[in-house]
Amino acid sequence: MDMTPHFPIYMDYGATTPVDPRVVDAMIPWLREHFGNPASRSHAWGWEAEEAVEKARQQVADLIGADPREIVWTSGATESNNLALKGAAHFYKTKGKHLITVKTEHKAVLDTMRELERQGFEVTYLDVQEDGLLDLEKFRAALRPDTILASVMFVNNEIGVVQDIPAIGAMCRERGIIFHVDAAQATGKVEIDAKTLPVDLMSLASHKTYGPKGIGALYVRRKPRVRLEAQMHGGGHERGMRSGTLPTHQIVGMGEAFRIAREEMAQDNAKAAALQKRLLDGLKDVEQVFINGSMSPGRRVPQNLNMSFNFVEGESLIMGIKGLAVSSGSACTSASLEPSYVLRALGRSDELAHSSLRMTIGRFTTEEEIDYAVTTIKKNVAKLRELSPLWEMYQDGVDLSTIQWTAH
Ligand SMILES: Cc1ncc(COP(=O)(O)O)c(C=O)c1O
Ligand code: FES
Repeated sequence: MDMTPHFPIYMDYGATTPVDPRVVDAMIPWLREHFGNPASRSHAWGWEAEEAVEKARQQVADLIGADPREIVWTSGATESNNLALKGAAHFYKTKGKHLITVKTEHKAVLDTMRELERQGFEVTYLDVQEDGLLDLEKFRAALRPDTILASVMFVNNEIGVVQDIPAIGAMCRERGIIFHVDAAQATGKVEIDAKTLPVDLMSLASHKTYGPKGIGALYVRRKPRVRLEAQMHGGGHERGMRSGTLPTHQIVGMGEAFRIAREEMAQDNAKAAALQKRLLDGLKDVEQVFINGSMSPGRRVPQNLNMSFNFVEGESLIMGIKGLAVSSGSACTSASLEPSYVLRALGRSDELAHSSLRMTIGRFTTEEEIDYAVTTIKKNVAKLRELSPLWEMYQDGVDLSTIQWTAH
């Protein structure tokens, strides 16, 4: 691979990862010569494509300890979340109308839940603790006799915290409540074994784990069997659960990416942990910085560091550090002007939520890149603070929380 630093340095693995070159190589033949439709039963073009799809299904199943028959191909985690939540809610609606989720979920879950509310379901959105983790007792207290489905993400995309999925799943299992987990940010980072994990439905994405975009999967448990109402109707592909011609090259790519993830997870995580420490060590002595989300062992993936630099506007910081491709916790980059709802759910003030930076690293990040990031972030934080009247007041010892700002 070409190892010369590319600018801006990529530290946004949480948004998407680079496609591993081995994955690209595995995909190309399925775009070039082997273009058959895996559903074609009458000739070798179809048979070879079907064989490739089934090999990839096995590879995806292997990473999460599932049976290949429990894997349904989708276009990505957004579709998987939609299929899981709408599919299960609709199928089991005569058992009850109550659903549970968490305020820090990805929009693909939250927005789907809003839609289900419009359709007559009742949804509880649970708060998280200051460290981003669910309070298990609060979760237990929210379960009702008419609860049919709960959805909790494995790894949070903004702050990288790892929820206690085994404990949450056990509570659901005891009461016969279907448990869905959005694992888009978890594959290749945390051990997942569907055989022992009390999870019924699990959303998977390829492009957060060094595979191509536009392909994902939904794990659907067979024992005890979970039923879904299809959301996409047509030729009856994927045992009727998701119609549509399968994109062989994308599927082969996801399969290869998940094969590599399984083999290299320990190595990837060890490397990321060392780099995360290097990044944190470089930044933690900056005055008035706050880490967002738990840093407890096992409760955060090593690929994520999310920090707030008080008295610095996140968007201005991002504009300043042009050599670095990172993401902010503010939402100017998206359609709304609200600061991150995830950071707000941790109880962060608007100011701190606005001053946050999400740095996400991975397989191809180098020490040199981390060192560059530390230097450029420090320099720009200092520069922006020099221009900030609030920073000056803070340095003069003014207690900013007591100031009455005039409304306008
Ligand atoms: C936790 C989580 N869920 C779902 C998604 C949606 O994935 P996709 O955009 O591939 O459908 C993402 C991607 O940002 C994510 O991080
Ligand atoms: S200024 Fe853009 S979201 Fe805060």
